[in-house]
Amino acid sequence: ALKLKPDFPEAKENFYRVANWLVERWHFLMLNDNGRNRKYQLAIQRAVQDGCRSVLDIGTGTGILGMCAKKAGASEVYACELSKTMYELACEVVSANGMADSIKILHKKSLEMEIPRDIPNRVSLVVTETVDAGLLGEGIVESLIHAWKHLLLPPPNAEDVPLSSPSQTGRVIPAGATVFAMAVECHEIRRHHRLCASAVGGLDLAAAGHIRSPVRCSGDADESSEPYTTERLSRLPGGFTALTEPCSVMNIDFNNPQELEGLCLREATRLRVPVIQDGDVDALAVWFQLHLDQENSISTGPDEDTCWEQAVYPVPTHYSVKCSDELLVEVSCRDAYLRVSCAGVMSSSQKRHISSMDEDAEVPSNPELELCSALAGLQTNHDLPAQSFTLECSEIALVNNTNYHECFRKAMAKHLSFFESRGSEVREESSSSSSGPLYVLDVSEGFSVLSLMAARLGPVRAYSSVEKQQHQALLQLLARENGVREDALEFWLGQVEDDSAVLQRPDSDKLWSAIMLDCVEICGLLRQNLMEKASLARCLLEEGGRVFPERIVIHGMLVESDTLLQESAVQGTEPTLGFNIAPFINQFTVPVHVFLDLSTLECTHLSEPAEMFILDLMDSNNNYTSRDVRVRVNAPGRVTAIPFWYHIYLDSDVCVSTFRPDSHWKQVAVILQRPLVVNTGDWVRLRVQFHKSSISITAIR
Ligand SMILES: CCc1ccncc1CNCCCCSC[C@H]1O[C@@H](n2ccc3c(N)ncnc32)[C@H](O)[C@@H]1O
Repeated sequence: ALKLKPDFPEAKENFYRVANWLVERWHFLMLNDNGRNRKYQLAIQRAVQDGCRSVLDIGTGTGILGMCAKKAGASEVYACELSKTMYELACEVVSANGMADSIKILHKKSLEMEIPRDIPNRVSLVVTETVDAGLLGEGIVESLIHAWKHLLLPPPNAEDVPLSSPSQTGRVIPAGATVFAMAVECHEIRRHHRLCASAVGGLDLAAAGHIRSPVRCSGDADESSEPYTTERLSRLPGGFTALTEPCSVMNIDFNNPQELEGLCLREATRLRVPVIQDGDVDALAVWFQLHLDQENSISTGPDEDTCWEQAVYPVPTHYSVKCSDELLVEVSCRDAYLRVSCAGVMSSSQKRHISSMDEDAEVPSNPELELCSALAGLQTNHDLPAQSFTLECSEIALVNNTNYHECFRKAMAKHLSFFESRGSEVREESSSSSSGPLYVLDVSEGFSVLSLMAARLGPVRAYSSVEKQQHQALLQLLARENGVREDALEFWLGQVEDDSAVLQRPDSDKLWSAIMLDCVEICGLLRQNLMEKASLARCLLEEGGRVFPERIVIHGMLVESDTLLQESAVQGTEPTLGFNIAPFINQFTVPVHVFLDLSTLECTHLSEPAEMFILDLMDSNNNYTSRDVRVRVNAPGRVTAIPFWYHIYLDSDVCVSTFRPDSHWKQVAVILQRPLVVNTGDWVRLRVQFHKSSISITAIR
């Protein structure tokens, strides 16, 4: 559609959502990481010079590693790629670089490849980078076990193969990986995985018992849980404190088929890691070194200036540690995912107790016995309370956002009390005896306690659109613990026939006194159809009723950020080893970068924040679709992006900003296709357009 009509807004907006989904953002980061590309190139060149003539690139992506092999002189190069989009892209790239007839690309998962159907003979080199921040998350172990069995020549030291030259034996790049783990204290991680607030908006949350995120290592695999999440530790707001040294927790040799087979069967290993700093353990951070060959390694560690994220294993319950304690870390590869967890803390006194034991034992104490007794004495009073609730990370960050709830409570209390007092006059005139309850509807997405807060603020019948049974149970538990009568809180979706029409009258003869809308997605974009929902909600309000929020003001500023450029497009052919890849992968560049943490983004501010746009949710006549804004430059540089965020006005003077340290929202940024060179004192004219809930900002030259 875009090719046919490039400025067709619906197609444009959908394309951007689809493009983000089709091509993962890390393709840009990876291709721009010249260091990574050069190290792979060196390793491949060395292997081919060693005699590897036939090469298979597993997970070729854009085809860059396959092209390295060809250029290094390999006689046969094959590549496979399971994503259709990337497969088609790789075909375009390889032919644009004149290698269409010398690299055979298959749209296949490597596990489905067979000889001789897909490749004529076994190859002497497999090159791959099918790894994620947790190393094994893209299935590299399974892929290599299959490759050693079906696609690769036998490894050099295989007993049944007489000593032979590299061209008769198989090898893998990367040759192996070393995994590191480090315990960290980090509030930003904690507030996304554990309840940190004891009360919000006047509600006592202690009753909620144990709230946890879907990220956990324990529990059976079939739960909808994932073992780890990923974070760029060097970019976390508020930073982190290392509580232990990084310690190597696992070594994997990708050139040893037997070891790979045994990896997932291997018992969990336990390590005692010395604590170097007092603090509270919030998570174990995990990264790795990818040993491409004997000389070259790529690290994904937090102190590297590389662009990689680390794997984060949140610790489900509270561990306080002191210097000289030892943290018991458990490492395993259950169901092909790397799992790292805290098994307990051994305090120095317990350690002394254990070490005192082996004084009188002549023979060295049995390490197993020692460890078992240590485990027995551990402070493992971490059994989870009976009732525990799983909320999304963003829902936990929302519940922990005390400012957001305090603002809502203030605005709602003002409205309901005003309403009630005014209501009673109106009702006196109409001499209807019972002032009757005020109907309040909360249509937030996901878990929300706003309806419960409303129910405590007056004679209110509160309706919540919370859908999940578990969330409803949590809300009811909180209602009971906070003295809200059962009949004051109802679940709205149960009332409406099709939950697509969640905005309906409460009753045939009733209208709402207040409706709470959910306007901003966690990623920082405005929710789709926001204005349509607002105008529908307004029709369902009784006289004097209100929609919350009433207004959204968009603020933005001019910045120069090379980091944002690196994450949004491949810059030229230089980083990609001279291969012409940029024009092909950059078709998937999207002009709006979401899930941004603006507070820690490396960037130079070239202007003050400026008001960009106003959305009036109480009166759609006030809304224009385009606005030109002039922004004064206060530092010289190149404007490469325009980050923006929202001031959400719950009423004329209570406002919640989506750009605050405790905000559960992230920010977004428009990336300028062509950077704008500016000098202090310049005025930059921006055209801000609002169409179907999507904001576009262009610089008018
Ligand atoms: C220092 C590396 C690093 C560290 C931390 N974070 C990120 C990175 C960067 N690497 C990310 C690559 C991750 C995606 S893998 C790359 C491409 O390969 C494809 N695939 C995956 C498995 C597979 C298979 N068995 N058969 C065929 N194709 C396969 C995927 O469809 C994808 O397009």
